Amino acid sequence: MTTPVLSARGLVKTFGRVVGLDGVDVDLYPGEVLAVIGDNGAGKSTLIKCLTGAMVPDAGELRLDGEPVHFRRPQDARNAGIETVYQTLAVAPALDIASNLFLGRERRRAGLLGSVFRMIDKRGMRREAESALAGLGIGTLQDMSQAVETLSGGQRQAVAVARAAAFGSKVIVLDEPTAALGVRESQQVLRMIDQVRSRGVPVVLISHNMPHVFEVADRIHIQRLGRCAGVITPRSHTMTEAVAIMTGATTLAETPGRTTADVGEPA
Ligand SMILES: Nc1ncnc2c1ncn2[C@@H]1O[C@H](COP(=O)(O)OP(=O)(O)OP(=O)(O)O)[C@@H](O)[C@H]1O
Repeated sequence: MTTPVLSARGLVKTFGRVVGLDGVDVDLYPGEVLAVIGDNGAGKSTLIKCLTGAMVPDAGELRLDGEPVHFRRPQDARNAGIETVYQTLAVAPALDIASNLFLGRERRRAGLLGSVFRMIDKRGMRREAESALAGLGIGTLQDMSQAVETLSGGQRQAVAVARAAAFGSKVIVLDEPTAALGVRESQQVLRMIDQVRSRGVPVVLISHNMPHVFEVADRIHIQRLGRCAGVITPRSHTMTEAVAIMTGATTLAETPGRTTADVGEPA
């Protein structure tokens, strides 16, 4: 049996009398894209916040590579190799592409210039930024010294995903990465997700966009009213069935799908 890269058991998070998460289990296996879908208020954001240190769950446990972990803040998760790209992109618009990729992790110049004068290795960062983007199949960004505020929405998203891919050594979490994008730009982001997966780094993808989810996900975790209503795959269930489970029109037990044997752990 493969050990999940990230696994959660019995996550609970309440906000006063509102239950955000009511005992949720998640397993993320190496090299898979796990989509998290659910209606508004189903607990998707709360779930990823608990997985990435942005919220501390009231109960439940998290394991990374089989070892228990306790994230108190996003930096704890980041240090452990979990990178998150939130819907509200954390890019610095006035800075250029290379600086955004290395934000908070700037490379210093070699020797005394770097260690004493704290001079930043701009040229080296631009070179690395170029190869990071090229490695993800992004060819539309030619000038790494271009300010991010001058980029299109899709290009900005590409920079944010590339940043996560460059530093997320274990897990990458993407919150609605295609929500604000057009068809072509969305396809580009989906291709990037594919590239990240092919490097063996698993991705958690939160999305409302069913066609995108069905195009790129290996498995789909359905959140409903703070609980996991089931885990399906694009092969086991249709989009219509997924939506029916998501909205409570049916249950996983009533709609077991074509094959359910492979949903526990990806083949
Ligand atoms: N900080 C908070 N304070 C109070 N209630 C909260 C807070 N965050 C989330 N909730 C509640 O927890 C539940 C789950 O919310 P969550 O944002 O996780 O859902 P979601 O599936 O991400 O929804 P959406 O698709 O609308 O973003 C909702 O009832 C929400 O109102």
